[in-house]
Amino acid sequence: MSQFPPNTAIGTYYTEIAHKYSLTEGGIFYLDLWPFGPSQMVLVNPDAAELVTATESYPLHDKVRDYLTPLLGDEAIGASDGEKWKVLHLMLAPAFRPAKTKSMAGVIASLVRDLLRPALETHAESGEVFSMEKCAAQLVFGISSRVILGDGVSKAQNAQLLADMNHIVEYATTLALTTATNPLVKAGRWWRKRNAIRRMDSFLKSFVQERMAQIVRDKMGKGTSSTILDTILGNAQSTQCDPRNPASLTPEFVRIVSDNLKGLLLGGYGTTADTLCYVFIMLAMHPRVVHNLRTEHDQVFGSDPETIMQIIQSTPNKLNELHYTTAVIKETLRLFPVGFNARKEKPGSPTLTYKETPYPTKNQMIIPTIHTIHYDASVFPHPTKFDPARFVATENTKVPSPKDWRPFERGPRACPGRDLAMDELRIILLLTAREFEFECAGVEIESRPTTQRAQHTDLDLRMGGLAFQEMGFSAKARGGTMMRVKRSTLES
Ligand code: HEM
Repeated sequence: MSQFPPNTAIGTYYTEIAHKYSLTEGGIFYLDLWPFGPSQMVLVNPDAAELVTATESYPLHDKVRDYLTPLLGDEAIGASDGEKWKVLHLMLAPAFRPAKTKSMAGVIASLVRDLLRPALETHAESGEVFSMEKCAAQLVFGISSRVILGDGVSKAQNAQLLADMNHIVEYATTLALTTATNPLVKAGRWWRKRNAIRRMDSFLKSFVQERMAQIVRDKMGKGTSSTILDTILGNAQSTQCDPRNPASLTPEFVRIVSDNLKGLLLGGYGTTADTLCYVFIMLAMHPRVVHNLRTEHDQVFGSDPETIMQIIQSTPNKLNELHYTTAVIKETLRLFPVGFNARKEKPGSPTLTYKETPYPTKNQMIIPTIHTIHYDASVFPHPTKFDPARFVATENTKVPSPKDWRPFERGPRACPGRDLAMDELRIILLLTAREFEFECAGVEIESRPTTQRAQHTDLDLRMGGLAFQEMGFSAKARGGTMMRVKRSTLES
């Protein structure tokens, strides 16, 4: 533990254990944590991870459900399983179809222009150190709210939603921490979270009902709007309304939708904002990568910000031509995957057969370890090298297999918001990388001898504590991601 800064994210520990005891080759190992936690079956090979996620989808572990349900509600997809999960998946999946996601690109670009660029300009002018975590959170929450709920949320309501979301995240983080928290502090956070959830539930329920009334009043058809809520409600019109009063939704359905809106706001916020922080950190440390990014942006979209905005609005599919930009995001998510999931044994099947060997699954927390797979040299050669080119296909390079890169996990339960998150990040880079240059502040490079350092990485020699993600609702960059930004010297 002493190799790591406080509250290092759990995935890092599995990776360190796997490296220290040479466990990656075996593909699966067990950790007995009694009496502190459930016994764990750790899957450190992509083929082993596929068995419980893609080949079959094993049930969520009870601990995950018990952790998420009080935060998201009983009806949220992330905390559901079995038949209930299937119904929720059918309800949400149409809202995340690629065409729907791409139709939001113009709106996302406008929000980046209106929320992020002015903030970066102000910080560039002052030259002061600022928290990129806060900056990214404001932006990503603004995008999530707009994409999920639409433009009917006022500025004040958005500010309240963001404050409430932060109370929920703060409490969720306390539960996940590896160091003890003062019980009084914990109680205070619990109280704030409780009030935040009540406020959000009440707001979202009214919002859903009012929006449905408006859709019925304006006779909006299924495909008219691309917000996630409108897609859900458009599809629900025929099944969930009283035909004599088309604007009436059953209270049960309103609760299902509002729990899932909360889940989406929470699921899409920290994960994407934390990834954005790491993308900017990696750009700050790799000027050559910034140069390549700018070259690609110039080639595909040109260099004039107004023209770029127009192209995003008129031809959002052009974002798919940003191969290097996509590779930068993928490589960042490889080194710093923010998500985590845990499954349990499949009913009636007490073993998992991997490479013809049956492994017992009874009473195990089954963990496909994204972080450990991403740091395995046999899967990703020179794993601690930040090398976006490994994701760009050329005549001589083979890109990693989809089962090896798994920040959004795989199979039916893979993150439904993955395309949206990737588009958000592409657009943000397209609208900032040319004009701004980032610098990390306060990084203390690791100087202890090798024997006292972590074995699975040498990134700490370049990034200090930033090499080790911090435990939060998702695994995030440590210390608020303190940075400086300046205007690029390039002509735009
Ligand atoms: C970089 C950004 C993101 C990352 C790395 C990420 C990662 C993940 C991971 C690892 C899972 C768990 C999959 C599993 O249990 O097998 C997940 C689930 C989920 N994510 Fe994301 N996510 C991101 C952004 C988003 C966004 C933008 C949204 C929605 C707006 C979203 C909504 C969800 C939902 C609803 C689930 C639960 C799916 C289910 O249980 O079927 N995520 N995500």
